[in-house]
Amino acid sequence: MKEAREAFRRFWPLTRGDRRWMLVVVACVVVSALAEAASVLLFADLTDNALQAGSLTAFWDPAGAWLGVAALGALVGYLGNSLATWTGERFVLRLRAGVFGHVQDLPPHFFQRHRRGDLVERLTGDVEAIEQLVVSGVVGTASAAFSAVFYAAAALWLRWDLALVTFVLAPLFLLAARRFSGRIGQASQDERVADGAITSVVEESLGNIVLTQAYNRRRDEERRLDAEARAWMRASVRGARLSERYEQLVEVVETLCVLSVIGLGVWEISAGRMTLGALLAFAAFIGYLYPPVRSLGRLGLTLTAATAGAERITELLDARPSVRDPEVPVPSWPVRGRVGVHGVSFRYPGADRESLTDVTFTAEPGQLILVTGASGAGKSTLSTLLTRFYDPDKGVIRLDGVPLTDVPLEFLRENTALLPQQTLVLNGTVRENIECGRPGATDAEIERAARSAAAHEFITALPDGYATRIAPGTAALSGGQLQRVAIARAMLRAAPVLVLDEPTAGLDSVAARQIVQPLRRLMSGRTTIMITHDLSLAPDADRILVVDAGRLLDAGTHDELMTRCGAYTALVGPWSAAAPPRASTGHPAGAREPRPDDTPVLRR
Ligand SMILES: Nc1ncnc2c1ncn2[C@@H]1O[C@H](COP(=O)(O)OP(=O)(O)OP(=O)(O)O)[C@@H](O)[C@H]1O
Repeated sequence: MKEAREAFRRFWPLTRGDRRWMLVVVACVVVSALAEAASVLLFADLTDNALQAGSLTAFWDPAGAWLGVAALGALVGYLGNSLATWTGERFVLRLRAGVFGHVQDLPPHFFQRHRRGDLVERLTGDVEAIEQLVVSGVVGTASAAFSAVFYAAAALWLRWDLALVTFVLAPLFLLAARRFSGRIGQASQDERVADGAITSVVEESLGNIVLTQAYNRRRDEERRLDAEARAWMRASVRGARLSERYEQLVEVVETLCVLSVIGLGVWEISAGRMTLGALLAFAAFIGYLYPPVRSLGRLGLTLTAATAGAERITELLDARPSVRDPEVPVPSWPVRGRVGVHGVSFRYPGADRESLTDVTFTAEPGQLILVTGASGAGKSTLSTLLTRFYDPDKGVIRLDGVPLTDVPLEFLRENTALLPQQTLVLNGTVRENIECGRPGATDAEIERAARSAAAHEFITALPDGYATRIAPGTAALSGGQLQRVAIARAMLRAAPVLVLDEPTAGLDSVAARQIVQPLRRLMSGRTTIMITHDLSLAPDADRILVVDAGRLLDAGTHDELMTRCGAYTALVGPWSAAAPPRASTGHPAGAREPRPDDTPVLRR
């Protein structure tokens, strides 16, 4: 139970603000118990004075009082139960929001190491399990403890000798609970893990449906789901069997207690030491005593199950974001877009070697810097450092001379637009997808950005125009169209620094060519760091960085590199013959127009 205590200590502070409501719930339980006790005594009165004596006059007063007490009990019970649910759900709401907020700050490698379905399970089932530990657990235990003591006291007050005899059997409940709690807890944890695994398999399979169908993987996917579903079934059946065994055992113990009361009662009545009404009242108090004693017995089971959930949430909360907002942030300034990378080395958490080693370069405002190199050289890693998904282990990156670690994250990301390889789509309308570049933008601004990104035409041709709904994995728009929506989004953001990671990757040459002009307009006047294998743009770049195995092998203009860098000429390959002499300033004069047989051609 040490784990339960720790979990409780960790999550209890979240009940701040709701504790008085929890007290009100317990108060409602107290009033309900008093009402129940009054009903029992009125019932005894009715039995002895009205029923046994056959007197109608002795009926009305206790009957009226009983009705009044029952109405009060019902009202208080309703209030207490509604309030308990409301308080519990508020806790779940707050905890889920807190955990979700934390998870959103976690670094990319965290999401690569955890399956999405498992995270979904933690944010749903496990969050609710903690509520069972903290809110329902506390309220339930306080209420059950009070009820147990209260009804025990009532039974003692009626007949202390009979009560003591029945209490002797009480430890049997606790013994039964102790015997089962560990195994039920383990089954419930296995069930949760299997639940997460099922969600993961379903999500991965449906997300990869093209691979599944194209490569006839249907049976493999079904086998995967079957394996996880069977694990879930085993855990669920084991849990249900154990709970059922526990419940049935408790039923038998209860029957034993009831029979002892009746046996003793018959003895007492036959000896004239007890009325029938008193016996029934006594039996009722003992009957009311069982549910709270049972729920106290089950407390161990609830705690074990809830602790399993709490451990999985704690693991999420203990994962640390890789970057933090500076403690003393620099005030915002009008960013010009000078990017300086100085002696930067970086190793991914848990990786055994550096992905970037001692990289240094500078991009002046408005320049186009191309980053090229073989696959796995570290190019995309550079983009994650420039947009501060990670901080370098050594060296520093500066924006207008200010280290990124001193710049508030929100301000940095407002001023550094990322266009990643994979087009990111929000579940919403086309308009909302563009607007997220600058929330609150007007329709006119959105349309201007879409026109500039050569997206307006095809958007207005959609059935609902800008109100057409799209979602991740949408089929409503082609890859090239989605990329133009992403460009419109970046246009609207109007950030002075652009980081483009293979903007034409995955597009065919026609689609790639359709985004050439929009990209040129987007890059114009902005510092652009473009990661690309497509070296058709090389002659126009202000500088090209050649990265190899995490190191900056060489940096220079296309012409300089062609004369001195063997690795670069190898990368240029077929382009070397076709590439024209470099345009003098890195701008389009003399630049070759794309030809139909070209691979993607990007030029400013
Ligand atoms: N999350 C990660 N954890 C550990 N290592 C990683 C991670 N991401 C990338 N790496 C490693 O870092 C190195 C550089 O990867 P990176 O993605 O930056 O290469 P790249 O040059 O962009 O490749 P490509 O052109 O194929 O996209 C590779 O060896 C890769 O295996």
